[in-house]
Amino acid sequence: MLERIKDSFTHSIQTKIDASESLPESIEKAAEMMVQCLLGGNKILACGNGGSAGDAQHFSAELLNRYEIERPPLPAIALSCDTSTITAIANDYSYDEIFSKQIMALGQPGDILLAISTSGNSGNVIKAMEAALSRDMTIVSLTGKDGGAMAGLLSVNDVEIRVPSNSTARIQEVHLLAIHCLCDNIDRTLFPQDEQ
Ligand SMILES: O=C(CO)[C@@H](O)[C@H](O)[C@H](O)[C@H](O)COP(=O)(O)O
Ligand SMILES: [Zn+2]
Repeated sequence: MLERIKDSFTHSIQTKIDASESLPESIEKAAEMMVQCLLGGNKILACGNGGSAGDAQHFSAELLNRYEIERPPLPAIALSCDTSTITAIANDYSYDEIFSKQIMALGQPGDILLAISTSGNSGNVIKAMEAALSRDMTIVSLTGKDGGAMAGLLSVNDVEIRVPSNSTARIQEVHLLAIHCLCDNIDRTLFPQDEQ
């Protein structure tokens, strides 16, 4: 078991090294999009399943509360939080619509959808992207593997952050780092500090 634990650390570190080569430009572009969105008075909606639902909530908590510096709250909503709404939609319609129906109600033109899926193939995240596009929102996707069906829904207005790995766990570990990089870039751009 000790060897398995050490292997997990080694694979996680190597995935982060690989991602440090391929992801910084897309993370920077996504952060710039988010800054423009927030400056325009818009908001960021985030969604995902399982561990990625946790990531969506982690992101919205950093914006709504704070990341590393003192600054005013910023508008973000994780769509995985309202169990009454989610169970009603899943029960009356389908699980695939739990995010898209919320987006049709809450999404405004100029808002951003942060769509998180390691496979890029979760039906409810795909429907969320379709709903966001129909509301004239833009999309930042956090994916992995081959990008899945989500990759095919993105246009030049959107940003794909695809982790170069086939392991769900390793991809999620890089997603959290990418989320922290997004928060850092947003904060440092909107609220420049004396010592950076
Ligand atoms: O956290 C984990 C695995 O590490 C799981 O909860 C995982 O997020 C779930 O199986 C998700 O349903 C996977 O969905 P996705 O990443 O393919 O969209
Ligand atoms: Zn997990």
